[in-house]
Amino acid sequence: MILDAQGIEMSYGALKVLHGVSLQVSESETFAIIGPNGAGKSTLFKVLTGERMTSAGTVRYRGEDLTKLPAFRRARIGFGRTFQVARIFGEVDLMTNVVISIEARLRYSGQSPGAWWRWTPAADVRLEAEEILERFGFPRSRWSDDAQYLSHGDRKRLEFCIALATRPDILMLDEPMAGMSPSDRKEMTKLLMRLKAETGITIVMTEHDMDIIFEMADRLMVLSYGEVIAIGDPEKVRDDPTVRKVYLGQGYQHA
Ligand SMILES: Nc1ncnc2c1ncn2[C@@H]1O[C@H](COP(=O)(O)OP(=O)(O)OP(=O)(O)O)[C@@H](O)[C@H]1O
Repeated sequence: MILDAQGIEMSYGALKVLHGVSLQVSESETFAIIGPNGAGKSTLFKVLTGERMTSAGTVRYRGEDLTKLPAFRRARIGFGRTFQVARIFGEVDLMTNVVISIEARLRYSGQSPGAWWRWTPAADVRLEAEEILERFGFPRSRWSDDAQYLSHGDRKRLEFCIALATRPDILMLDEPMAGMSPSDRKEMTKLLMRLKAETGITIVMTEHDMDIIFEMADRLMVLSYGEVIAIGDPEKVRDDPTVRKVYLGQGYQHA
């Protein structure tokens, strides 16, 4: 078990949005959290990643209690996070964005990323950054492009590169393909599935596009009004009468 959340409760003022939500994610699993708009998916995500603190319940990562640990401390122990809105350094080029992330990882793990006054990354750091950029479809000719001029889809891809440079054991993806064109979505789905096959990384994701969910997820959890109404493999969840009722009228395409 890599991630184990039990009895998560969360309120915004008087509005209670999570009512005792529990979930368990196994190593190398792709686990999707779905549900209608306002069901509490993003809020649950924030609790899992440490952006918000739960008012009750526990979050454990490989047995370690993270419940009160803020997001940046979780990132150091193997949590990778990409955000709905890409957080990249717009003023510098693609290569530098990835290099910064690798150097931060090395610094946290007590390794020296090289002398800061030299302004050029160590050869192995640069090589690693090149591999990541190539893996996510940025050819050499684009490495020195300014990040601020990227298209939305490319920003998202760079965001993945930055997250992967931290060498996470678990990737937390909150609507990773939101706002992407259908062809970018297809390409990103392929990239993520390849990444998973090659590295065995665990993925926890929310996503509105059911085609992507059914292609990628090993298991799904359905939230409705902050409660878990179904959990299991995609076929079982798709055929669940309660889930069908919740999605009635919305269709499975856009949950
Ligand atoms: N910062 C906030 N302050 C007050 N209420 C909030 C806040 N964020 C979310 N909510 C409310 O909490 C509930 C759950 O919201 P949340 O964003 O977690 O749902 P969601 O399932 O991710 O929705 P969507 O699919 O639209 O992204 C909603 O009723 C929402 O209006």
